[in-house]
Formats: sequence, C-alpha cells, structure tokens
Amino acid sequence: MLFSTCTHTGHTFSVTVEAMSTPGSEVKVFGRTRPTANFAQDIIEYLPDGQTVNVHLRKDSKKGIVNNQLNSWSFRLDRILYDASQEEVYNSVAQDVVLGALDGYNGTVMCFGQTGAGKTYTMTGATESYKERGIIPRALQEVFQEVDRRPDHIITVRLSFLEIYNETLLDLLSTVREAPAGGSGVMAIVDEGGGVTVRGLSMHLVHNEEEALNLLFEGEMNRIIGAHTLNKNSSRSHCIFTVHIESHSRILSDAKYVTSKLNLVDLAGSERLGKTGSDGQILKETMYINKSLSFLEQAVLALADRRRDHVPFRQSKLTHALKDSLGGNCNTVLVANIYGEAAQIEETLSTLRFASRMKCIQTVPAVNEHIDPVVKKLQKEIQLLKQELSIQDTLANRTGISYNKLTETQVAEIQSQVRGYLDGTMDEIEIVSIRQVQEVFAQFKLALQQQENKSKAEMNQNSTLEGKAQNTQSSTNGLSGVVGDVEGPGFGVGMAPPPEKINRLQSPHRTRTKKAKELNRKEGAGSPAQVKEMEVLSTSRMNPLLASQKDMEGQEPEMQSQDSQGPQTVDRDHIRPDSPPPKAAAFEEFKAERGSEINRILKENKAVLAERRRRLRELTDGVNVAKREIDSVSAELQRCKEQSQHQGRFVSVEGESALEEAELSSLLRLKELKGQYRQLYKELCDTKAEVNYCEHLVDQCRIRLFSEFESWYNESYLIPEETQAILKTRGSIRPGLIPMVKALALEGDEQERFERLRSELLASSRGAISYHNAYDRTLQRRNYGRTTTQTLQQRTNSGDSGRTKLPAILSIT
Ligand SMILES: Nc1ncnc2c1ncn2[C@@H]1O[C@H](COP(=O)(O)OP(=O)(O)OP(=O)(O)O)[C@@H](O)[C@H]1O
Repeated sequence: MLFSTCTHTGHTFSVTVEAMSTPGSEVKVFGRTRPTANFAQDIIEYLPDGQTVNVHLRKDSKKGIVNNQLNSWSFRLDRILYDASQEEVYNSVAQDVVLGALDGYNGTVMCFGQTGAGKTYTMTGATESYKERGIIPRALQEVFQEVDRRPDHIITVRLSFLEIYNETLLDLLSTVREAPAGGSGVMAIVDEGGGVTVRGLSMHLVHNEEEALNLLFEGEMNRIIGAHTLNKNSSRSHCIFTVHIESHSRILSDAKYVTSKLNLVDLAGSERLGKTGSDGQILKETMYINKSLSFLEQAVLALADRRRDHVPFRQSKLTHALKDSLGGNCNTVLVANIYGEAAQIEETLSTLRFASRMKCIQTVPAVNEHIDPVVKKLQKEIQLLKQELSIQDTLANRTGISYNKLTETQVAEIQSQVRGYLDGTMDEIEIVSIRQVQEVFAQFKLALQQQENKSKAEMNQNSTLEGKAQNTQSSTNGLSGVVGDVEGPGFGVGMAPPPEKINRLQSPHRTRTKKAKELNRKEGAGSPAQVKEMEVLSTSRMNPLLASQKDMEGQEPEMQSQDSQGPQTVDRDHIRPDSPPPKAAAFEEFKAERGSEINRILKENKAVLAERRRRLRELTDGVNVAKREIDSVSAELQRCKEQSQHQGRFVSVEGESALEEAELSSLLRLKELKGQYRQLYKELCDTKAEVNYCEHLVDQCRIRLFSEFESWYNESYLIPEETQAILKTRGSIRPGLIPMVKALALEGDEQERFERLRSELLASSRGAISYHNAYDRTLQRRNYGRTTTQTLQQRTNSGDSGRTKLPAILSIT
C-alpha cells in the first residue's frame, strides 16, 4: 500500500497517490496538454518520471502575478499525458473506472481546465472521427463489450444527460422521441438514499452501443455553446453524462444485485474575466461559470481537509449534483486540461492547483449491493412453506424427508436404486418427494442415454469391420457384392461405403474427385451409384430447414398430385414465362432434366434401403423363432429335471449322478439353439446399423435434390436474367447456386451501395460502424428539424441566446 501526503513546502506543492479502488484511496489526477506550436518550454517543464510538472516564472517577467512570493511550483500528479492519443488517454484515465462500474462501484471521470484547453475533446472527442472519439464513446463501447462477456448476468444500462447552464438544470435528452422514464416536470436535485438524484431528468434504457451513441450525439448537439476568443465552439455549461448500470446474476437465485452510476463530467471552461474581453451574454455566462467553479474549489478544499466535517455542497447546482461523485464511495478521476502557452500560464497554474487539491480527497470505493424485495419476500414464503410441509410430514408419520436440494450422497443413492430397478434386483422405488421423483427421472434418462451411446458405439464398430472386409474383398476380386447377400463381400449397388471413405471425400466444394473416379473404375459398371452418391455428399450444402423435413417420402407424391397437368417442359434459354410455374410441376420437370442424375441415385439408394429393411425383418423373425424354440427346449429340460428328481437319479459306478437320454438330448439341442440365436442376433445388429446408414444416405440425397431444385427454380423463374448475367461475369458463383442475398443486393440504389462500401471499409471494426451509424442518424434527425422545437423553447424560456453545436459532417469521398 502506498502512502499519501499533501504538503505545502514553500515553493513546492506535492502529492503522492495510492491505487484506485483500494479502501481509503485518493482521487486520481491526470494532466493532459492541448497540442500547440507555441508551447511555453522555458516556463513549463515536464520531468521524465511522467508525473511531475514544474512551472518557473521570473519574478519580474509579468506584473501582477498571482503570487509575487513564488516563482517556482512543482506539481506531482498520477500521470502527465503529453502528446497522448485518445486511446491512451481512455486506457489510462477511464478504463478501470468503467470496469469498476460494471462490478457495482460508482465512478466519476471529470475534465477541468480553462476555456479551449481540450475538455470536450477529451470527454467526447471529435465526433466526426471514430479514431478521435473521446472517453464517453469508448466507455459505452467497453460497457457493451463487457455485457457480452458476462452472459451469466442480466445487465441493464440506462443513460441520462444533464446540463447546468447559468444555474439552470436542463435535460439534454428531452428531445428524444421515445418515452423516457422519469423525464417530466420541474427538475431539481434531491438527496435520496445516501446519494443525489436529479428529479425530472429523463433516463433512457439502451440495449446496445449504437443506441447509446445515438443518445450521446443527440445530447451533444443540444448543448449550449458560444463563440469565444479562445474557442470558437466553447461549451458554456457543465455537462454530466451518466451511465446507470444494474446487474443481476442469472446463476445465483439470491436476492442480491448491484447498481452503479458512472458520471462522465465535462465542466465549462474557467476564464479570467477582463483578459479575454468577453462581454454581453458571454460575460454573464463567464460569471456564472467562474462562480460555480469557485464553489467547486471550496467543496474540494473542504473534502480534502479531513478535519472539516461540513462540505458546502449546496452552494451551487454543480456541487450539489456532484455531491456523491467527488468523494464518498466513488472511484473518482480528474483530468486537468492544460493549454500550455505562455499567455495562459496563470490559468495553467490555477488548473494545476485545483488538480493537486483533488488528489488530497479520500474516497472509500464500495460496491452498491441491494436486496431485491420481491425475491426476499419469495424466499421468506418458501421458508414458511417448508415449515408447513415438515408439520404435515410429522402429522402423517413420515420421517426423514428433506425438501432441500439433494446432496451428492442422496443423488448417488437414487442412482443405485434406479440401477437396481433396471436390472431387476429392486421391485419398486418409493416416492418421497418431488425432488426425489425428478432425480429418479433424471437417472432413468441418464441410463437410457448411456445405453444408446453404447449400442451406437457397437454398431459403428461392426460397420467399420464390415467395411474393411468389403474393401479387402472388392480390391482383390474386383467384384461388387450382391444386394442382400450378407455372406458376400459387400452390399451391392448404391450401398453405403464405410465411414472413413466418406470422411475422405467430404469436402464441401469438391464435385467429381479423382479418387471418386478411380473408385468408380475399380468397382466396375455395377456400382456407379456409389461414386455418384459420394459426389452428392461431397457437394451437398446442408440446409437445416430442409434437413428438418426428414421424411420426404410423404411429400414427393403430394407435390405430384398438385400437378394435374403433368410435367411442363419450358425452354428457358429462349422463352421465360411471365409468371413462375407451380412448384410441383417444376419439380417434376427438374427431376426429369437437370436433377435426373440425383433423382436416379436417390431411387437406387431407396431400393437398397428397402432391401436392407426386408433383410432386417427376416432376421428379426429368425431371432424370435430361435428364442421361442430356446424357451420351449428349456421348459422341456426343466420338466426332465423335475421328473428325475421325483423318481431319483441313476448313479454311475464312480458314484456320480447320470443324465437320462431325453434330458441329454434336450441339453444338446439347447446348446445348438443358443449358438444359432447368438449368430442371428449379431447379424441383426449389423443389419440394423446398415439400415441406419442407408437411411442417412437417402436423406442426404433428398436434401441435395431439393436444394438443387430451389436454386434451379430461383434461377430459371425468379432472379432476373440481367442480375444473373452480372453475377456470372463476376465469377464468384457457379451456375445453379446463385445466392439469393447476392441477387437481391444488386437491386439497391446508390445510397445503399455507398452504405455497403462504407461498411466494408469499416468492417475491421464493428464499433466503428455503430459509431458512424449513430452519428449519421443523429445528423439526419436534426436535418429534418424534428427535434429542435422543444430545445429552442427551452432556451427561450431560460432567456438564453446560445446556439446549438453542429459538428462537421463526415465527408463522403
Ligand atoms: N489533445 C488534443 N488534440 C487535438 N486537438 C485538441 C486537443 N485538445 C483540444 N483540441 C482542440 O482544441 C479545440 C478546443 O478544444 P475543446 O473544445 O475540447 O476545449 P474545451 O476545454 O472543451 O473548451 P470550452 O471550455 O470552451 O468548451 C478544439 O478544436 C479541439 O479539437
């Protein structure tokens, strides 16, 4: 842990800081300089430690200097950001505060400094440039990225944007059309629940970064600015952009949740009256600004002095609004913006003094944890009901029943009961509670799944062995097997190849591969379907929708029956009908022409499947017959045993009991039958695996047939020929598979084409697209003038002549 000091030693004012977020930490302070060609190098000195700034002034160099006794000052901040990029500034200044807010810590980032020193640039950034975006847009991006990274939490984000102008509270989001929460009536700052809230300020729920940026830009454009000698777009007000976060756990069902407020504050610029020659409205504004900033200094002095118990927060709207953001349980960071020219040295000194005082403020960051009253009430009710149940159990003489979550031992006990029930060692499982019943079902399900997995593994093993045998056989004698000849080398025309072969050929874009052709040659003319079928699989584009229509056998005849006129052949090369033909008719045409090959393979595979199913039925019957015979021989054997027990057994000379002849022959028959049974059963399992595999192949063929048909139908009748011509000349598609999205994209007008182009340019950053979309949308809204009336009305009411700031529009080149 670091120590902190806050000392005035003659010409030196130094502060050492402690890390943020630890109990009793200090406010962090950063200095940032606005780039200028006239930087006062002989007056302002940045030391290599990156933290110390020295200011040297010759005693007589300027009359009426702030303090004639001093000519040298040293300020130690947390870090001096000299020539730093916006990204660097965000990472050093705000990132930790933003992440802390997502964990339930309040956070404040505040920019302070003279007019034109770069406060708005630091806080909001140059709105027209994504790279130069400031702390607020970056914080919003970070918040939503974190929301995505924390799927186990329900995180709600709300925004508000307050402006304090000439001691008047204004809602910068009052122009937003969507009904806001809380935004009505006269605005007032109220102390509530240990913090402050602004009554009447609208709060806006946002779901993503783009929505949040929309509101930021909307509010920014509503800000009051005035032309100033030091800054032609000078903010004449204090602005507080607040991100309100609420986070509930999806996993823990407890009543606790956390909330936080992230205040991003852009203060109005301080200025020495008379120096800049401000007059009229600007002069009045300057007086208000300076007054409120001096109240802020007083509050900061009081906060930094641990002997003082009273802090004058209520002296101004600004200090009152920032009451719980300056100290307390908040992670607070200050950016002191410095305009490093010689002419501005007095303001620079006063900014650095303010920064040093801020560093002396102690904060005690703490998580804002709350208890959800509804969940708490429900928990209480559950407790009561549990007590009620236990009384009922006692009355009914039921003991040892627990209604709590099952322990590991209880689950293990239920598991062994289910196993016992399944293998017959246990007749019944007694029901004691709903939880127990649920666990029993869960264990049954588990047992079933395990059994299924085991059977599948066995089947796969069998079919792999079968496939290997088939490979060896066909490569030695060059013959394909006969359908249904299970003793033979393979399964004939169109039958499934073993799994490893499919894997080898399953490349999504390959059509007719060299290997497939070789295989075709090897297997001879008797099995062309096998190669074709592999091609189908290798080029098939699995469509989950089509795949879900698993059994198409019912649909194919349906399509046919719709087609009362029978197949229509359209010469699409020359004539294209005005309206597309019915799909059923087109489907018949497709099967006869373009899709004839796939259709043929489908038919062949269906035939093989039917044959395998027939064999499966035969084997099932055979197994059942064998089983019945085993049962009857076993019964006969039992009878023999009982009879010999009744009559007494023959005993051999060695004294061993001997079998009757009938009993012996039954025993031998039983052994033979069991052997037959085992063999048939094994064949049954193998055939079942084959049937499954054939079904899979038939499905694949069907999917392919239908997806090819859809593409063909779109090309032949739906997508304009000019569109197809353009797509084909681009060479990015192959005939038969024009993606609809691409075809439709061609119909866009110039604007759409521009949008696409820009999206592509910005594609490297999703955030950049959101940023520019939000910015453009806000500009469009304003160009239509839909939102200005209310703002103007507000300005008129408050006697303000300020104008609305419209940043430069992003140029399109
Ligand atoms: N670090 C910087 N890099 C580039 N430009 C900057 C930087 N800081 C400030 N500027 C530019 O200086 C000008 C004044 O900055 P800005 O409006 O942010 O000042 P400000 O402190 O908010 O002033 P005011 O108090 O009058 O609103 C702007 O044109 C801004 O783009």
